[in-house]
Amino acid sequence: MKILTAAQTRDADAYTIAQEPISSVNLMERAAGALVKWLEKHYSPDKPFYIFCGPGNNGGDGLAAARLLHQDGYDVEVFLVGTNQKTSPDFDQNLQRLPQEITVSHLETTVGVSDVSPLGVILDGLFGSGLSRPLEGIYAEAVAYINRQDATVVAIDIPSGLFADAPIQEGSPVVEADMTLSFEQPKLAFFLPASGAFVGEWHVLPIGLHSEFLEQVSSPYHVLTKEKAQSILKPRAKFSHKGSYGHALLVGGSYGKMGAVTLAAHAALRTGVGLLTVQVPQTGYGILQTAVPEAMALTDDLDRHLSRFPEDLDRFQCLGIGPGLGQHEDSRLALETLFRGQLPPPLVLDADALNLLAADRTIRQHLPPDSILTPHPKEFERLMGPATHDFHRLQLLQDFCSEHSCYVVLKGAHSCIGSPEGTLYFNTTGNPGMATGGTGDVLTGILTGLRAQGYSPLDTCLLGVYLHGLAGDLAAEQEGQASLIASDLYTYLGAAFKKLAEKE
Ligand SMILES: NC(=O)C1=CN([C@@H]2O[C@H](COP(=O)(O)OP(=O)(O)OC[C@H]3O[C@@H](n4cnc5c(N)ncnc54)[C@H](OP(=O)(O)O)[C@@H]3O)[C@@H](O)[C@H]2O)[C@@H](O)CC1
Ligand SMILES: Nc1ncnc2c1ncn2[C@@H]1O[C@H](COP(=O)(O)OP(=O)(O)O)[C@@H](O)[C@H]1O
Ligand SMILES: [K+]
Repeated sequence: MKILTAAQTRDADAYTIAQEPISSVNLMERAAGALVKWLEKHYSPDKPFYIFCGPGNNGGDGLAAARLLHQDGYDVEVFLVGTNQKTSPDFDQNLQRLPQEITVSHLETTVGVSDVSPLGVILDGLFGSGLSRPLEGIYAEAVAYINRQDATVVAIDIPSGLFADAPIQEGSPVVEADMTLSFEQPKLAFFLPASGAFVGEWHVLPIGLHSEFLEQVSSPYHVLTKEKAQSILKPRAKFSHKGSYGHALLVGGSYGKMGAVTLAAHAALRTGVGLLTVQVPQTGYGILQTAVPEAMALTDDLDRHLSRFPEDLDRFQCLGIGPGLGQHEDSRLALETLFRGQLPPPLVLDADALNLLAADRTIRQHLPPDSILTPHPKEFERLMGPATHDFHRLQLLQDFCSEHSCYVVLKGAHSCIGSPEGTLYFNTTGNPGMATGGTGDVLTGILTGLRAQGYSPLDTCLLGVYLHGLAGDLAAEQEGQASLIASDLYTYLGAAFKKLAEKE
C-alpha cells in the first residue's frame, strides 16, 4: 500500500471529484459515512460524542459525522473552534445541514468550559491534512483542553497539529489521540517516533478515491502489508531435501556474548534453512554445540573473539555477521580482509559488524552490493551521522542505500526497509514487548536463514521483518508484552509462518 503526501492526497481528491464524477461535498459525505460506520461499530449509543470542528474540511467531516450520529440516535454536542475566520465551502454546507436539536457552542476560549464526560468520545476535527503551520491561539487552547480530558479521543484523518509528511517543532500543540481514523491511506507521520506517538491506534477507512489515480501515483513510501509478505512466501516442495534450502553461515559471539549468536542460530534454523554452520571463538564451542545441536560449529584460532572467516565461503548461500561479535581490532581486520577479497556470499550485517563498518570508512567503501544491514537508530547514526528529525533520517536512509547499493532495515516500532532505488517499506507487525535485549539478534538469524534459501535481498527483508514482528505479536498474545524475551520470538516463528500463510 502506498503512502501519499498531503499534496498527493489533495490531487487524489481532485481527480476523484473530476473523474468519478462526484461533488466535493458528496465526497465529504462518503468520508463521514465511513467514519460514522466505524464509530457505530465500536461505540454504543449510550456514549456521548463531543465533536470539535475547525474551519476547514476536517471540521466539515466533523459536522457531517455529527449529523449522521444524531440521526442514528447518538447524543452529540458540537464545538466550533476558530470558525469565525474563513471557513471552507463544504464546512459551510454541513453547518447549514446540522439539525437544530444538536447543541452547538462557539468556543472563544476554553477558560471556564467544564470537562466532558470521561465515558464519552471526543472527535477531533480541528485540522486535517491541510494544516500549514503550528497551532496557536484558540486552536492551541482547544488542543490543550482535549488533551486534559479523560474521554476517549478519536482523531479524524490525523491528530490536529500534526503534519502528514513534515516534522513538527518540539512542544507545538498536537492532539494526543487514542485512535486515528485515516481516510484511504495512512500518513507518513504515523510511522515515525516523534509524530507517531500522538496517533494512538490507527485504522484506514477506504472512501473510494479513484483507483486509477492511486495506481498511477508514484510514492517512495509503502506500507508492508500482510498481502505483500504473503506473496513472497515460497511453499516447500514434496521432493525437496536439505540441499534445496541453502546452507547459511553465522559468524559472531565473543566472551560474555555467546547468547547473541545462539539466539540468531535458533532463529535461522526456524526459518527452514537446510543447513546452518556457526563460526565462534574457542570459548563458544561447547556453548553452541549444547545450546543449538542442529547447527554445525567452526571455531576460530582465538579463545575469546573472532579473527578470521572460514576459507571456503563459496559453500554458503548467505553469511550473517555481527551478533555478539565485539569490536576487537582482530575482528575489524578480518572484516576488512573479507570485504577486500573475492566477492563473499550474500551478506547480512548487524550489531558490531555495523559498528566496525561505521568506525572505518575504507571498509565501508568496499561493502559488497546487495548486502543487508540491520541497524537500530543509534547504529544508523554511527554510520550516517545524526539526523535533525525523523523525516531527515529517512532521507539519510535513502542516501545510504543508493550510495552503497544495499538494503537497510532501520529497526524500530515500525521498522523501515530501504532499497537502493530509494523505496521505503514500513512494517506493521511487532509490539513494545520486543524492546528487550536479543530481539535484534533473532532478526539477523531470520534474515540470514531466508537469504540462504534464495529469497532476493528485498524479499528477505520484507518477509523476515514481517515474520519477526508477527512472531512477537503472537508471543505477546500468550506471554504478555512485559514478559516477552528474545527466545520467544523464534519459539513463535513457526506459528507466524502458519498465520502468514492463512488466507483470510
Ligand atoms: N481525500 C481525502 O482524504 C478527503 C479528505 N477530507 C477531509 O479534508 C481534510 C483536509 O481538508 P482541508 O484541506 O480543508 O484541511 P484542514 O486541515 O481541515 O483545514 C485547512 C484550513 O485551515 C487553515 N489552517 C491550516 N493551518 C492552520 C493553523 N495552524 N491555524 C489556523 N488555520 C490553519 C488553512 O488555511 P491556510 O493554510 O490557507 O492559511 C485552511 O483554510 C482531510 O484531513 C479530511 O479530514 C474529506 O472530507 C474528503 C476526502
Ligand atoms: N516498540 C517496539 N515495537 C515493535 N518492535 C520493536 C519495538 N522496540 C523494538 N522492536 C524490535 O525489536 C528489535 C530490537 O533490535 P535491537 O535494538 O537490535 O536489539 P538487540 O540489539 O538487543 O538485539 C528490532 O527488530 C525492533 O524493530
Ligand atoms: K483531526
